[in-house]
Amino acid sequence: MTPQQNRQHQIHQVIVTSAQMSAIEGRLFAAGMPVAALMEKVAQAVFQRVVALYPRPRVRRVGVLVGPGHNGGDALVVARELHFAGYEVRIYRPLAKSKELTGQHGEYVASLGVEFFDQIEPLLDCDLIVDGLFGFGLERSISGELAQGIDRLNEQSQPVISIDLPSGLHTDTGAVLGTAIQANHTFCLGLWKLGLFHDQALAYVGKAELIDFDIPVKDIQVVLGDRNPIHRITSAVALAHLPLPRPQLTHKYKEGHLLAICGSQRYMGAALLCGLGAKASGVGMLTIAVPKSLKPYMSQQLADALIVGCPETASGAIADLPDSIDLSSFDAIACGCGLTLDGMEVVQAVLDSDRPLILDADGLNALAQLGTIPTLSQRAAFTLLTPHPGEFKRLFPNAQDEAEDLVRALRRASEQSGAVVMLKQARTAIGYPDGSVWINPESTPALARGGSGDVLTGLSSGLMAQAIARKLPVEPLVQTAVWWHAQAAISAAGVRTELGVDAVMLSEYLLRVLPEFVRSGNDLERRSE
Ligand SMILES: NC(=O)C1=CN([C@@H]2O[C@H](COP(=O)(O)OP(=O)(O)OC[C@H]3O[C@@H](n4cnc5c(N)ncnc54)[C@H](O)[C@@H]3O)[C@@H](O)[C@H]2O)[C@@H](O)CC1
Ligand SMILES: Nc1ncnc2c1ncn2[C@@H]1O[C@H](COP(=O)(O)OP(=O)(O)O)[C@@H](O)[C@H]1O
Ligand SMILES: [K+]
Repeated sequence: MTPQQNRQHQIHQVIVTSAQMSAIEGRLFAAGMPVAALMEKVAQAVFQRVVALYPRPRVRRVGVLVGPGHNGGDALVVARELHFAGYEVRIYRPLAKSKELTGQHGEYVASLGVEFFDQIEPLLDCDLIVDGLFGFGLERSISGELAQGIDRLNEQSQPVISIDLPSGLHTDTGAVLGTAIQANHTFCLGLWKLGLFHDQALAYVGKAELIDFDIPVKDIQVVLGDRNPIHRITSAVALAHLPLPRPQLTHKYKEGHLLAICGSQRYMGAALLCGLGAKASGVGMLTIAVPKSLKPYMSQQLADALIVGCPETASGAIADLPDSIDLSSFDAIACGCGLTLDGMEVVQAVLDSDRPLILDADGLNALAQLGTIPTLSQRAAFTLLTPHPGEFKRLFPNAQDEAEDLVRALRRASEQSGAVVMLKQARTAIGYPDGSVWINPESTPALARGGSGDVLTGLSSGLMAQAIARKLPVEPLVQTAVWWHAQAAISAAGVRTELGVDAVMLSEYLLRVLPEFVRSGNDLERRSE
């Protein structure tokens, strides 16, 4: 890999807060980089992307929203360049005061004959809007006429490009402060800002891209250090572990033995979907424990898995595990998909075992009833919890105080429980007990469909069992599983549309996309030679 490629890999993984970004920029300025020169460099890069996406003459008239800070300064430089490139530019500058550099750019742009307005109306018939009202310096709620202007613009249909982040979003939490611009594109400057990856920001961000402006990696490292770094799961991160290497000299038990405890008469499909996800992982041996009345169904559907029928409650849930199951003989145990709370005793049994454990669905509900933190404090082995936000709140009731900042809540939950916590949402985030958080930046609403989580549990558990059998670190495979699951869904939705991807099909696409990963993984390796 060339040093440039290596840098790209590194910066695309980094996610920063507003305070961290200021500190990093502060280091560049302290080292002698003039503020005005940096603004010029950044804004030129933004201008190039604007022109590439919206060339003349398809787009003639561009409205530029200019705020009081350096986000507004960036916007004014873009406005100037668009003017010289032949676009008709109109500027909305709602606030009279501005920072000195922004004011200077404003004067010059006005001297070129570009029109400035303090009302939004003259911009409403523009073909394109560039939003430079606020960046990471937004510190309080937007209100009054400015808020009305933004709301008015959001009713319009022309495309909007936001510089750095959609104005009105909190840089760290993605919360809407009063109101916010609904962008079609967000050109995030220098480093990815944390707020863009919160689910609550998704409706505002549009398609996000990073505009690199050559921040030296050493400055990023000095500011971020090892304290609680937040990362994006990039393809390079996920493909570092995919596919798992399989030596010539091996056998099925060396490639991981997973026990999945799942299903009930009420939720038969959940057991199957977990099994299909596990199967796609390539795990060497798959044993699935289900209520005994489900055994014929499961055996027919999954010929390659060993199906164990368990004693059953009157309600059709697993009452307990049969003596034939020796928990200590498995590399990993997945428990919970479709179990119902009547299967609670089994959850207690697997929590008591010394095996690496993945808990989902009713496994999590059972854990919440037992008391998450005290129960997990008894466990020494690796534990992965895979809640959706509803289950997360049940597991960690105190997290509700931080409903707007789920990343912070996730980090705390993981640190306090000692478990790896995969918070499944539109942009799934994984918290690790060391305080680090990994966020999957790319997914599809095709996954918002019953059963897709069961497939993910199976996939994650299967990967985990293989890693444990092979004595590889398991933690990074949680990232790989989330990424692989989302990429399979994206690929399936590309062929079948977002409405056409059911969970069985999703499990098939897990395998269909794998050869592509092998090829790109090989490419990455070749480049590094
Ligand atoms: N220094 C530079 O040349 C660079 C500038 N960049 C740009 O600079 C931005 C950060 O600049 P700033 O720190 O100036 O911050 P912003 O431009 O985001 O906004 C801060 C300004 O808005 C005011 N303000 C905050 N909340 C307000 C509210 N609710 N209503 C009215 N006024 C409000 C503040 O008093 C301050 O004047 C980045 O987002 C980015 O666009 C960097 O990305 C690249 C380097
Ligand atoms: N809007 C969305 N965009 C992307 N992924 C989503 C979205 N909604 C749900 N998902 C994903 O779908 C899966 C749903 O899992 P879960 O809630 O456990 O459902 P189930 O129990 O029906 O399988 C998770 O992986 C989640 O991240
Ligand atoms: K902005």
